[in-house]
Amino acid sequence: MSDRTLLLAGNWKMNHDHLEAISSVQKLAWALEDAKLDGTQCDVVVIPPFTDIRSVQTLIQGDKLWLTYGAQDVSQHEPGAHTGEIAASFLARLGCTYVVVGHSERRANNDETNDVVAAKVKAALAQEITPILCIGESLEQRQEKTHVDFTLSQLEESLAGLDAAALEGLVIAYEPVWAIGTGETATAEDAAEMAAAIRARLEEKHGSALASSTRILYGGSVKTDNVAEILASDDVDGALVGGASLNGPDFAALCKAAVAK
Ligand SMILES: O=C[C@H](O)COP(=O)(O)O
Repeated sequence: MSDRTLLLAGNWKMNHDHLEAISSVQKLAWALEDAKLDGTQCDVVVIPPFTDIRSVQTLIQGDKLWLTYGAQDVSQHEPGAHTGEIAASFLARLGCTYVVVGHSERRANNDETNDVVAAKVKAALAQEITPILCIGESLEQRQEKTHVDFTLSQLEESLAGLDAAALEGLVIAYEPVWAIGTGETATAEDAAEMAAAIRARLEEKHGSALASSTRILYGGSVKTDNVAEILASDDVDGALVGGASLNGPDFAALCKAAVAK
């Protein structure tokens, strides 16, 4: 068993306005308490839309909840003339611990290249926000059996120009694009194979200390009834959960199942 802390991160995507966010986090906190989870067994993170973050911050700080929270994206730029973008420094002021970078829905919809993703990783790290770097192959690449090479090249290019010291604390989410929101899940062996390959490449490029401390998550149709199986490998340190994180009590049940694995 590794000494990396299990991480369950709920990416709400474009769901829940700020009022719904408050209710969802409150219910999540109560359900985690009922499940006797208190932050010593795992880290639980909610990742709401930007417009919810201030409300989530106020609730978590006001009620002294042990949950942490983050954002779904960040600008690569410093504050300035970039309409619609959100600077890493703004997220830091809102107390964000994490930021998702390079999610496949953004890579696909916004022409987000590995260069842009690398710049976003740098921008987050400069504000001491932990990036959750998303990488993963398409169905075509998996069928052609190029999935490992493709995902590792995404990894390297998305971390270009960053050394091991800068990357300390990094989280990587392996999300095969074909498994996101489809109900299709990679097998536990698929998740384990890729997590091991990612860890080996981190060791090769950045040394064993970074490789052994980096948390590697699996994402793609993770639910309460499959999370334990997916987390079976010691190389898989948690899950990035979309749909199954929207309902607080359901997400708490998933966290409980993950801890019990
Ligand atoms: O960020 C989360 C992932 O894209 C997984 O989403 P999903 O659990 O709805 O498949």
